[in-house]
Amino acid sequence: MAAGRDSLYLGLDFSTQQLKAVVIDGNLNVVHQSSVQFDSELPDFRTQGGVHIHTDRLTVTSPVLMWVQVSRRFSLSPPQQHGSVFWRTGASETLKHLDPDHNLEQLLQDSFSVSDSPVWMDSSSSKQCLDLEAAAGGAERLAEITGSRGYERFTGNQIAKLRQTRPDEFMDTERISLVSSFAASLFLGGYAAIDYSDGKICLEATAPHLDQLLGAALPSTSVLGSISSYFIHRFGFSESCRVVSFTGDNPASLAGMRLQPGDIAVSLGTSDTVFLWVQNPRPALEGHVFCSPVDQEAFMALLCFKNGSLTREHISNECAGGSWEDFSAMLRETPLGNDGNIGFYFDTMEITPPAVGIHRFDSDDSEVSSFSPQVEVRALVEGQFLSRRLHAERLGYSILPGTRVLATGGASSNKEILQVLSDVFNAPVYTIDLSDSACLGSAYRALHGLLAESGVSFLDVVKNAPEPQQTTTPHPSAKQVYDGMLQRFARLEERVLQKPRP
Ligand SMILES: Nc1ncnc2c1ncn2[C@@H]1O[C@H](COP(=O)(O)OP(=O)(O)O)[C@@H](O)[C@H]1O
Ligand SMILES: O=C(CO)[C@@H](O)[C@H](O)COP(=O)(O)O
Repeated sequence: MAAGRDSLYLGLDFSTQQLKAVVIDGNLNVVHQSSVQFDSELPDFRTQGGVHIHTDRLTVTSPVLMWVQVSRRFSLSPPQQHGSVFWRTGASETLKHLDPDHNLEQLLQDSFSVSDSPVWMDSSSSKQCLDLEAAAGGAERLAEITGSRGYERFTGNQIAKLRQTRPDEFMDTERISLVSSFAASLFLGGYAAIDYSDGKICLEATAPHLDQLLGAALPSTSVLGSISSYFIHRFGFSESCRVVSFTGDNPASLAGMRLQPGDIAVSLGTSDTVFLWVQNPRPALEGHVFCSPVDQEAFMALLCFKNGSLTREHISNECAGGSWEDFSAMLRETPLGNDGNIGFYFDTMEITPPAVGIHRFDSDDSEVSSFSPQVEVRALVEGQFLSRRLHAERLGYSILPGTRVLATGGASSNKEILQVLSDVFNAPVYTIDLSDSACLGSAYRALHGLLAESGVSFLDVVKNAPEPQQTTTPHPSAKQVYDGMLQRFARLEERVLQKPRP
Protein backbone atom coordinates (compact mmCIF):
# COMPACT_ATOMS: atom_id res chain seq x y z
CA MET A 1 0.00 0.00 0.00
CA ALA A 2 1.49 3.36 -0.95
CA ALA A 3 0.94 6.21 1.49
CA GLY A 4 -1.90 8.34 0.20
CA ARG A 5 -4.68 10.76 1.13
CA ASP A 6 -7.31 7.97 1.01
CA SER A 7 -5.39 5.57 3.21
CA LEU A 8 -6.03 5.10 6.93
CA TYR A 9 -3.30 4.60 9.57
CA LEU A 10 -4.00 2.75 12.79
CA GLY A 11 -1.97 3.29 15.96
CA LEU A 12 -2.45 1.09 19.03
CA ASP A 13 -1.22 1.52 22.62
CA PHE A 14 -0.99 -1.69 24.66
CA SER A 15 -0.48 0.20 27.90
CA THR A 16 -0.46 -1.13 31.43
CA GLN A 17 -4.17 -0.72 32.12
CA GLN A 18 -5.81 -0.76 28.70
CA LEU A 19 -5.51 -1.04 24.94
CA LYS A 20 -6.20 2.19 23.05
CA ALA A 21 -6.57 2.78 19.32
CA VAL A 22 -6.40 5.87 17.11
CA VAL A 23 -7.02 6.00 13.37
CA ILE A 24 -5.83 8.95 11.26
CA ASP A 25 -6.36 9.72 7.59
CA GLY A 26 -3.72 10.78 5.06
CA ASN A 27 -4.24 14.42 6.09
CA LEU A 28 -3.36 13.59 9.71
CA ASN A 29 -6.95 14.06 10.93
CA VAL A 30 -8.03 11.76 13.76
CA VAL A 31 -11.04 9.84 12.42
CA HIS A 32 -11.55 7.26 15.19
CA GLN A 33 -10.53 6.61 18.81
CA SER A 34 -11.46 3.84 21.24
CA SER A 35 -10.14 1.84 24.19
CA VAL A 36 -10.63 -1.40 26.14
CA GLN A 37 -9.95 -1.41 29.91
CA PHE A 38 -8.35 -4.69 30.96
CA ASP A 39 -9.79 -4.87 34.54
CA SER A 40 -13.39 -4.00 33.78
CA GLU A 41 -13.83 -5.24 30.20
CA LEU A 42 -11.82 -8.48 30.40
CA PRO A 43 -12.74 -9.48 33.97
CA ASP A 44 -11.94 -13.17 33.49
CA PHE A 45 -8.22 -12.37 33.71
CA ARG A 46 -8.72 -10.85 37.20
CA THR A 47 -6.10 -8.13 36.79
CA GLN A 48 -5.81 -5.04 38.97
CA GLY A 49 -4.58 -2.08 36.97
CA GLY A 50 -3.90 -4.54 34.13
CA VAL A 51 -1.42 -6.65 36.15
CA HIS A 52 -1.04 -9.39 38.74
CA ILE A 53 1.20 -8.45 41.68
CA HIS A 54 2.64 -11.70 43.08
CA THR A 55 2.96 -12.51 46.78
CA ASP A 56 6.63 -11.42 46.91
CA ARG A 57 5.30 -7.90 45.96
CA LEU A 58 8.21 -7.66 43.48
CA THR A 59 7.13 -9.94 40.66
CA VAL A 60 4.54 -8.26 38.41
CA THR A 61 3.09 -9.98 35.35
CA SER A 62 0.20 -9.75 32.88
CA PRO A 63 -1.55 -12.72 31.29
CA VAL A 64 -0.32 -13.06 27.72
CA LEU A 65 -3.70 -14.41 26.58
CA MET A 66 -5.33 -11.17 27.80
CA TRP A 67 -3.21 -9.27 25.23
CA VAL A 68 -4.16 -11.85 22.60
CA GLN A 69 -7.85 -11.42 23.41
CA VAL A 70 -7.71 -7.64 23.37
CA SER A 71 -5.91 -7.64 19.99
CA ARG A 72 -8.77 -9.65 18.61
CA ARG A 73 -11.27 -7.14 19.95
CA PHE A 74 -9.58 -4.31 18.15
CA SER A 75 -8.86 -6.33 15.18
CA LEU A 76 -3.36 -2.96 15.30
CA SER A 77 0.83 0.24 18.23
CA PRO A 78 3.05 1.13 20.87
CA PRO A 79 2.98 -1.17 23.82
CA GLN A 80 4.33 -0.47 27.28
CA GLN A 81 8.08 -0.87 27.15
CA HIS A 82 9.89 -3.89 28.65
CA GLY A 83 7.13 -6.54 28.78
CA SER A 84 8.25 -9.87 27.31
CA VAL A 85 6.45 -12.75 25.61
CA PHE A 86 7.83 -16.29 25.42
CA TRP A 87 6.64 -18.28 22.39
CA ARG A 88 6.57 -22.06 22.81
CA THR A 89 8.43 -24.35 20.37
CA GLY A 90 6.18 -24.80 17.33
CA ALA A 91 4.32 -21.50 17.79
CA SER A 92 5.63 -20.02 14.53
CA GLU A 93 3.85 -22.75 12.58
CA THR A 94 0.62 -22.03 14.47
CA LEU A 95 0.99 -18.30 13.75
CA LYS A 96 1.47 -18.95 10.04
CA HIS A 97 -1.66 -21.05 9.72
CA LEU A 98 -4.31 -19.24 11.76
CA ASP A 99 -7.79 -20.39 10.74
CA PRO A 100 -10.07 -17.32 10.31
CA ASP A 101 -13.08 -19.32 11.53
CA HIS A 102 -11.70 -19.39 15.09
CA ASN A 103 -10.77 -16.68 17.54
CA LEU A 104 -7.16 -15.86 18.36
CA GLU A 105 -7.13 -17.00 21.97
CA GLN A 106 -8.44 -20.43 21.00
CA LEU A 107 -5.85 -20.69 18.27
CA LEU A 108 -2.93 -19.45 20.39
CA GLN A 109 -3.80 -20.82 23.81
CA ASP A 110 -0.96 -23.39 23.71
CA SER A 111 1.55 -21.16 21.93
CA PHE A 112 3.26 -19.61 24.95
CA SER A 113 5.82 -21.32 27.16
CA VAL A 114 5.13 -18.71 29.87
CA SER A 115 1.54 -17.64 30.43
CA ASP A 116 2.31 -14.77 32.85
CA SER A 117 4.46 -12.22 31.04
CA PRO A 118 6.76 -10.05 33.17
CA VAL A 119 5.89 -6.35 32.71
CA TRP A 120 7.62 -3.01 33.38
CA MET A 121 6.37 -2.86 36.99
CA ASP A 122 8.36 -5.97 37.92
CA SER A 123 11.28 -5.42 40.30
CA SER A 124 12.18 -9.01 41.08
CA SER A 125 15.37 -9.40 39.03
CA SER A 126 17.94 -7.50 41.17
CA LYS A 127 20.31 -10.48 41.22
CA GLN A 128 20.31 -10.71 37.42
CA CYS A 129 20.96 -6.94 37.17
CA LEU A 130 24.06 -7.31 39.35
CA ASP A 131 25.23 -10.31 37.34
CA LEU A 132 24.83 -8.42 34.06
CA GLU A 133 26.67 -5.37 35.42
CA ALA A 134 29.49 -7.64 36.59
CA ALA A 135 29.66 -9.39 33.22
CA ALA A 136 29.81 -6.04 31.40
CA GLY A 137 32.61 -4.75 33.63
CA GLY A 138 30.54 -2.61 36.00
CA ALA A 139 27.38 -0.52 36.01
CA GLU A 140 29.00 2.46 34.23
CA ARG A 141 30.32 0.22 31.48
CA LEU A 142 26.92 -1.41 31.04
CA ALA A 143 25.36 2.05 30.72
CA GLU A 144 27.98 2.98 28.09
CA ILE A 145 27.21 -0.17 26.08
CA THR A 146 23.43 -0.28 26.33
CA GLY A 147 22.27 3.19 27.48
CA SER A 148 21.28 1.98 30.97
CA ARG A 149 22.79 0.30 34.03
CA GLY A 150 20.98 -2.86 35.15
CA TYR A 151 17.30 -2.14 35.71
CA GLU A 152 14.99 -4.86 37.05
CA ARG A 153 12.18 -4.33 34.55
CA PHE A 154 14.44 -4.57 31.48
CA THR A 155 13.83 -7.58 29.32
CA GLY A 156 17.38 -8.96 29.38
CA ASN A 157 17.26 -9.31 33.18
CA GLN A 158 13.80 -10.83 33.02
CA ILE A 159 15.01 -13.39 30.48
CA ALA A 160 18.01 -14.27 32.67
CA LYS A 161 15.71 -14.71 35.68
CA LEU A 162 13.35 -16.96 33.75
CA ARG A 163 16.21 -19.04 32.43
CA GLN A 164 17.53 -19.56 35.98
CA THR A 165 14.24 -20.05 37.82
CA ARG A 166 12.09 -21.81 35.21
CA PRO A 167 14.56 -23.74 33.02
CA ASP A 168 11.92 -26.10 31.56
CA GLU A 169 9.76 -23.27 30.27
CA PHE A 170 12.88 -21.51 28.97
CA MET A 171 14.02 -24.63 27.10
CA ASP A 172 10.59 -24.92 25.52
CA THR A 173 10.83 -21.34 24.14
CA GLU A 174 11.58 -20.84 20.43
CA ARG A 175 11.30 -17.06 20.31
CA ILE A 176 11.12 -14.11 22.72
CA SER A 177 9.20 -10.99 21.75
CA LEU A 178 8.74 -7.67 23.50
CA VAL A 179 5.08 -6.70 23.90
CA SER A 180 5.66 -4.46 20.87
CA SER A 181 7.06 -7.12 18.54
CA PHE A 182 4.57 -9.66 19.94
CA ALA A 183 1.64 -7.45 18.88
CA ALA A 184 3.20 -6.90 15.44
CA SER A 185 3.67 -10.70 15.13
CA LEU A 186 -0.06 -11.27 15.59
CA PHE A 187 -0.85 -8.96 12.70
CA LEU A 188 1.90 -10.34 10.48
CA GLY A 189 1.17 -14.01 11.12
CA GLY A 190 4.88 -14.53 11.79
CA TYR A 191 7.56 -13.31 14.17
CA ALA A 192 8.16 -9.57 13.91
CA ALA A 193 11.61 -8.02 14.41
CA ILE A 194 12.23 -5.88 17.51
CA ASP A 195 12.84 -2.24 16.59
CA TYR A 196 16.21 -0.70 17.50
CA SER A 197 14.69 1.64 20.04
CA ASP A 198 13.61 -1.36 22.09
CA GLY A 199 16.30 -3.86 21.24
CA LYS A 200 19.56 -3.12 23.10
CA ILE A 201 20.45 -6.10 25.20
CA CYS A 202 23.67 -7.68 26.40
CA LEU A 203 22.97 -10.95 24.67
CA GLU A 204 25.72 -13.27 25.75
CA ALA A 205 25.56 -12.44 29.46
CA THR A 206 21.84 -13.09 29.54
CA ALA A 207 21.33 -16.46 27.89
CA PRO A 208 23.15 -18.63 25.36
CA HIS A 209 21.98 -18.16 21.75
CA LEU A 210 19.78 -15.29 22.82
CA ASP A 211 20.34 -13.58 19.46
CA GLN A 212 18.44 -16.45 17.83
CA LEU A 213 15.63 -16.32 20.36
CA LEU A 214 15.23 -12.56 19.83
CA GLY A 215 15.82 -12.38 16.06
CA ALA A 216 17.61 -9.52 14.30
CA ALA A 217 16.53 -5.97 15.22
CA LEU A 218 15.41 -3.50 12.54
CA PRO A 219 15.15 0.30 12.29
CA SER A 220 11.90 1.63 13.82
CA THR A 221 10.73 2.91 10.42
CA SER A 222 10.83 -0.52 8.76
CA VAL A 223 7.81 -1.97 6.99
CA LEU A 224 7.70 -5.50 8.42
CA GLY A 225 5.40 -6.98 5.79
CA SER A 226 1.78 -7.48 4.80
CA ILE A 227 -1.03 -8.13 7.22
CA SER A 228 -1.73 -11.86 7.62
CA SER A 229 -4.53 -13.55 5.70
CA TYR A 230 -6.15 -14.32 9.10
CA PHE A 231 -6.84 -10.59 9.68
CA ILE A 232 -7.94 -10.11 6.06
CA HIS A 233 -10.48 -12.92 6.20
CA ARG A 234 -11.66 -12.65 9.77
CA PHE A 235 -11.73 -8.86 10.24
CA GLY A 236 -11.90 -7.46 6.70
CA PHE A 237 -8.50 -5.78 6.59
CA SER A 238 -7.46 -4.77 3.08
CA GLU A 239 -4.97 -7.05 1.35
CA SER A 240 -2.80 -4.00 0.75
CA CYS A 241 -2.48 -3.29 4.50
CA ARG A 242 1.16 -3.17 5.68
CA VAL A 243 2.51 -3.51 9.22
CA VAL A 244 5.18 -1.00 10.28
CA SER A 245 7.60 -1.88 13.08
CA PHE A 246 6.00 -1.54 16.53
CA THR A 247 7.88 0.32 19.27
CA GLY A 248 7.57 1.16 23.00
CA ASP A 249 4.90 3.52 24.28
CA ASN A 250 7.34 6.27 25.31
CA PRO A 251 9.20 6.33 21.96
CA ALA A 252 5.79 6.40 20.28
CA SER A 253 4.76 9.34 22.50
CA LEU A 254 7.88 11.22 21.42
CA ALA A 255 6.60 10.79 17.85
CA GLY A 256 3.00 11.73 18.74
CA MET A 257 4.03 14.99 20.43
CA ARG A 258 6.53 15.75 17.66
CA LEU A 259 9.09 16.44 20.35
CA GLN A 260 11.92 18.71 19.24
CA PRO A 261 15.40 19.31 20.61
CA GLY A 262 15.05 21.57 23.70
CA ASP A 263 11.57 20.33 24.64
CA ILE A 264 10.95 18.15 27.66
CA ALA A 265 8.06 15.69 27.68
CA VAL A 266 6.32 14.60 30.87
CA SER A 267 4.01 11.61 30.51
CA LEU A 268 1.47 11.10 33.29
CA GLY A 269 0.17 7.59 32.53
CA THR A 270 0.28 4.59 34.85
CA SER A 271 3.98 5.35 35.13
CA ASP A 272 5.22 8.92 35.00
CA THR A 273 8.07 9.36 32.56
CA VAL A 274 10.22 12.32 31.55
CA PHE A 275 11.94 12.22 28.20
CA LEU A 276 14.07 14.35 25.94
CA TRP A 277 15.34 14.33 22.38
CA VAL A 278 19.14 14.01 22.52
CA GLN A 279 21.69 14.20 19.72
CA ASN A 280 24.81 13.34 21.76
CA PRO A 281 23.82 10.96 24.54
CA ARG A 282 25.78 10.59 27.75
CA PRO A 283 24.49 7.41 29.42
CA ALA A 284 24.60 7.66 33.20
CA LEU A 285 23.92 5.45 36.20
CA GLU A 286 20.41 6.88 36.43
CA GLY A 287 17.96 6.89 33.55
CA HIS A 288 18.15 5.42 30.08
CA VAL A 289 19.25 6.29 26.57
CA PHE A 290 17.21 4.69 23.77
CA CYS A 291 17.46 5.04 20.00
CA SER A 292 15.00 7.59 18.62
CA PRO A 293 12.02 5.95 16.94
CA VAL A 294 11.84 8.66 14.26
CA ASP A 295 15.44 9.62 13.42
CA GLN A 296 18.24 7.09 13.05
CA GLU A 297 20.86 9.69 14.04
CA ALA A 298 19.14 10.74 17.26
CA PHE A 299 18.39 9.31 20.72
CA MET A 300 15.89 9.76 23.50
CA ALA A 301 16.84 10.04 27.16
CA LEU A 302 14.21 8.76 29.56
CA LEU A 303 13.50 8.59 33.28
CA CYS A 304 10.76 6.33 34.59
CA PHE A 305 8.86 6.81 37.86
CA LYS A 306 6.78 3.87 38.98
CA ASN A 307 4.60 5.72 41.50
CA GLY A 308 2.69 7.93 39.09
CA SER A 309 -1.06 7.83 38.45
CA LEU A 310 -1.76 4.90 40.74
CA THR A 311 -0.27 6.81 43.69
CA ARG A 312 -2.25 9.94 42.73
CA GLU A 313 -5.35 7.73 42.67
CA HIS A 314 -4.50 6.32 46.10
CA ILE A 315 -4.12 9.81 47.66
CA SER A 316 -7.21 11.03 45.80
CA ASN A 317 -9.17 8.15 47.32
CA GLU A 318 -7.87 8.88 50.82
CA CYS A 319 -8.07 12.69 50.78
CA ALA A 320 -10.66 13.60 48.14
CA GLY A 321 -13.06 10.65 48.19
CA GLY A 322 -11.73 9.55 44.79
CA SER A 323 -13.03 12.72 43.08
CA TRP A 324 -10.59 14.41 40.69
CA GLU A 325 -12.72 17.58 41.00
CA ASP A 326 -12.16 17.69 44.77
CA PHE A 327 -8.50 16.75 44.34
CA SER A 328 -8.11 19.64 41.86
CA ALA A 329 -9.93 22.07 44.15
CA MET A 330 -7.43 21.22 46.91
CA LEU A 331 -4.57 22.08 44.56
CA ARG A 332 -6.26 25.38 43.65
CA GLU A 333 -6.85 26.30 47.27
CA THR A 334 -3.34 25.64 48.62
CA PRO A 335 -0.33 27.94 48.17
CA LEU A 336 2.65 27.38 45.89
CA GLY A 337 5.32 25.79 48.07
CA ASN A 338 2.74 24.24 50.44
CA ASP A 339 3.98 26.38 53.39
CA GLY A 340 7.21 24.41 53.33
CA ASN A 341 5.64 20.95 53.69
CA ILE A 342 7.26 18.30 51.47
CA GLY A 343 6.29 14.67 50.89
CA PHE A 344 7.65 11.55 49.19
CA TYR A 345 5.01 9.00 48.15
CA PHE A 346 6.29 5.60 47.06
CA ASP A 347 3.51 3.04 47.46
CA THR A 348 5.72 0.46 45.76
CA MET A 349 9.48 0.29 45.35
CA GLU A 350 10.27 3.32 43.16
CA ILE A 351 12.58 3.12 40.13
CA THR A 352 13.81 6.75 40.33
CA PRO A 353 15.07 6.98 43.07
CA PRO A 354 15.12 3.43 44.53
CA ALA A 355 13.08 4.14 47.67
CA VAL A 356 9.81 2.95 49.18
CA GLY A 357 7.24 4.25 51.68
CA ILE A 358 5.62 7.59 52.48
CA HIS A 359 7.82 10.24 54.09
CA ARG A 360 6.52 13.67 55.14
CA PHE A 361 8.56 16.66 56.30
CA ASP A 362 7.36 20.00 57.74
CA SER A 363 8.91 23.40 57.01
CA ASP A 364 11.67 22.72 59.62
CA ASP A 365 12.64 19.48 57.84
CA SER A 366 11.24 17.51 60.77
CA GLU A 367 9.61 14.24 59.82
CA VAL A 368 5.84 14.17 60.58
CA SER A 369 3.39 11.27 60.41
CA SER A 370 0.51 13.01 58.63
CA PHE A 371 -0.66 16.11 56.80
CA SER A 372 -4.16 17.56 56.47
CA PRO A 373 -5.89 16.28 53.28
CA GLN A 374 -5.27 19.58 51.44
CA VAL A 375 -1.58 19.68 52.39
CA GLU A 376 -1.24 15.98 51.53
CA VAL A 377 -2.63 16.46 48.01
CA ARG A 378 -0.32 19.39 47.25
CA ALA A 379 2.67 17.65 48.88
CA LEU A 380 2.08 14.65 46.63
CA VAL A 381 1.84 16.56 43.36
CA GLU A 382 4.62 19.07 44.17
CA GLY A 383 6.83 16.21 45.41
CA GLN A 384 6.28 14.20 42.24
CA PHE A 385 7.15 17.14 39.97
CA LEU A 386 10.11 18.29 42.10
CA SER A 387 11.41 14.76 41.70
CA ARG A 388 10.81 14.81 37.92
CA ARG A 389 12.74 18.13 37.69
CA LEU A 390 15.56 17.12 40.06
CA HIS A 391 16.29 13.89 38.21
CA ALA A 392 15.90 15.50 34.76
CA GLU A 393 18.46 18.14 35.77
CA ARG A 394 20.81 15.41 36.98
CA LEU A 395 20.48 13.87 33.52
CA GLY A 396 21.79 17.15 32.09
CA TYR A 397 18.51 18.90 31.33
CA SER A 398 18.27 22.62 32.06
CA ILE A 399 15.27 24.90 31.80
CA LEU A 400 16.10 27.68 29.40
CA PRO A 401 14.04 30.60 28.12
CA GLY A 402 11.79 29.08 25.43
CA THR A 403 11.62 25.64 27.09
CA ARG A 404 8.32 23.89 26.42
CA VAL A 405 7.08 21.19 28.77
CA LEU A 406 4.91 18.84 26.69
CA ALA A 407 2.48 16.92 28.89
CA THR A 408 0.65 13.75 27.94
CA GLY A 409 -1.02 10.68 29.50
CA GLY A 410 -4.27 10.29 31.43
CA ALA A 411 -3.52 12.84 34.18
CA SER A 412 -2.62 15.54 31.62
CA SER A 413 -6.36 16.15 31.27
CA ASN A 414 -6.23 17.70 34.78
CA LYS A 415 -5.49 21.47 34.51
CA GLU A 416 -4.62 21.88 38.19
CA ILE A 417 -2.05 19.11 38.04
CA LEU A 418 -0.58 20.76 34.92
CA GLN A 419 -0.47 24.12 36.74
CA VAL A 420 1.74 22.59 39.44
CA LEU A 421 3.91 21.04 36.71
CA SER A 422 4.23 24.44 35.03
CA ASP A 423 5.09 26.15 38.35
CA VAL A 424 7.65 23.57 39.49
CA PHE A 425 9.41 23.66 36.09
CA ASN A 426 8.81 27.43 35.76
CA ALA A 427 7.93 26.86 32.12
CA PRO A 428 4.73 26.84 30.02
CA VAL A 429 3.05 23.47 29.63
CA TYR A 430 1.71 22.39 26.24
CA THR A 431 -0.65 19.54 25.42
CA ILE A 432 -1.99 17.98 22.26
CA ASP A 433 -5.68 17.26 21.67
CA LEU A 434 -5.38 13.58 22.50
CA SER A 435 -4.06 12.62 25.91
CA ASP A 436 -2.82 9.40 24.29
CA SER A 437 0.12 10.70 22.27
CA ALA A 438 1.51 7.14 22.08
CA CYS A 439 -1.39 5.96 19.94
CA LEU A 440 -1.30 9.05 17.77
CA GLY A 441 2.49 8.74 17.39
CA SER A 442 2.04 5.17 16.20
CA ALA A 443 -0.42 6.21 13.55
CA TYR A 444 2.06 8.95 12.45
CA ARG A 445 4.85 6.35 12.41
CA ALA A 446 2.69 4.05 10.26
CA LEU A 447 2.32 6.85 7.73
CA HIS A 448 6.03 7.72 7.90
CA GLY A 449 7.00 4.02 7.58
CA LEU A 450 5.49 3.87 4.12
CA LEU A 451 7.47 6.95 3.02
CA ALA A 452 10.73 6.57 4.94
CA GLU A 453 12.45 4.49 2.27
CA SER A 454 12.21 7.41 -0.14
CA GLY A 455 14.17 9.49 2.39
CA VAL A 456 11.33 11.67 3.73
CA SER A 457 11.96 12.70 7.36
CA PHE A 458 9.41 12.08 10.09
CA LEU A 459 9.13 15.79 10.94
CA ASP A 460 8.39 16.50 7.28
CA VAL A 461 5.61 13.92 7.20
CA VAL A 462 3.88 15.41 10.26
CA LYS A 463 4.58 19.09 9.59
CA ASN A 464 0.90 19.87 9.02
CA ALA A 465 -0.35 18.08 12.14
CA PRO A 466 -2.00 20.32 14.76
CA GLU A 467 0.57 22.11 16.96
CA PRO A 468 0.60 21.42 20.73
CA GLN A 469 -1.36 24.15 22.51
CA GLN A 470 -0.17 26.08 25.56
CA THR A 471 -2.33 25.02 28.50
CA THR A 472 -0.71 26.72 31.50
CA THR A 473 1.69 29.57 32.28
CA PRO A 474 3.89 29.49 35.39
CA HIS A 475 2.88 31.73 38.28
CA PRO A 476 5.09 34.87 38.57
CA SER A 477 6.46 33.68 41.94
CA ALA A 478 7.13 30.11 40.75
CA LYS A 479 10.86 30.49 40.18
CA GLN A 480 11.48 32.02 43.59
CA VAL A 481 9.42 29.36 45.37
CA TYR A 482 10.63 26.24 43.60
CA ASP A 483 14.32 26.95 42.97
CA GLY A 484 14.89 26.98 46.75
CA MET A 485 12.46 24.16 47.39
CA LEU A 486 14.25 21.95 44.87
CA GLN A 487 17.45 22.16 46.91
CA ARG A 488 15.62 21.23 50.11
CA PHE A 489 13.85 18.42 48.25
CA ALA A 490 17.20 17.01 47.07
CA ARG A 491 18.56 17.02 50.66
CA LEU A 492 15.40 15.37 52.01
CA GLU A 493 15.45 12.75 49.25
CA GLU A 494 18.98 11.88 50.36
CA ARG A 495 17.65 11.40 53.92
CA VAL A 496 14.87 9.13 52.63
CA LEU A 497 17.43 7.09 50.69
CA GLN A 498 19.58 6.67 53.81
CA LYS A 499 16.71 5.13 55.77
CA PRO A 500 16.76 1.34 56.16
CA ARG A 501 14.32 -0.30 53.70
CA PRO A 502 11.44 -2.29 55.18
N1 LIG B 1 -8.80 13.99 35.69
C1 LIG B 1 -7.76 13.26 36.07
N2 LIG B 1 -6.90 13.72 36.99
C2 LIG B 1 -5.82 12.99 37.38
N3 LIG B 1 -5.53 11.78 36.87
C3 LIG B 1 -6.35 11.26 35.94
C4 LIG B 1 -7.50 11.96 35.49
N4 LIG B 1 -8.10 11.19 34.56
C5 LIG B 1 -7.36 10.05 34.43
N5 LIG B 1 -6.32 10.08 35.25
C6 LIG B 1 -5.28 9.06 35.47
O1 LIG B 1 -4.85 8.59 34.22
C7 LIG B 1 -4.36 7.25 34.41
C8 LIG B 1 -4.36 6.51 33.09
O2 LIG B 1 -3.51 7.20 32.21
P1 LIG B 1 -3.14 6.56 30.80
O3 LIG B 1 -2.17 7.50 30.12
O4 LIG B 1 -4.36 6.21 30.08
O5 LIG B 1 -2.37 5.26 31.33
P2 LIG B 1 -1.79 4.01 30.56
O6 LIG B 1 -1.46 4.48 29.16
O7 LIG B 1 -0.57 3.63 31.34
O8 LIG B 1 -2.87 2.98 30.63
C9 LIG B 1 -5.33 6.63 35.41
O9 LIG B 1 -4.64 5.67 36.21
C10 LIG B 1 -5.83 7.85 36.21
O10 LIG B 1 -5.28 7.86 37.51
O1 LIG C 1 8.90 1.18 31.93
C1 LIG C 1 8.50 2.19 31.37
C2 LIG C 1 9.40 3.07 30.59
O2 LIG C 1 10.77 2.66 30.63
C3 LIG C 1 7.04 2.54 31.46
O3 LIG C 1 6.81 3.87 31.06
C4 LIG C 1 6.19 1.58 30.66
O4 LIG C 1 6.47 1.74 29.27
C5 LIG C 1 4.70 1.70 31.02
O5 LIG C 1 3.98 2.67 30.34
P1 LIG C 1 2.53 3.24 30.77
O6 LIG C 1 1.57 2.10 30.75
O7 LIG C 1 2.69 3.89 32.11
O8 LIG C 1 2.21 4.27 29.69
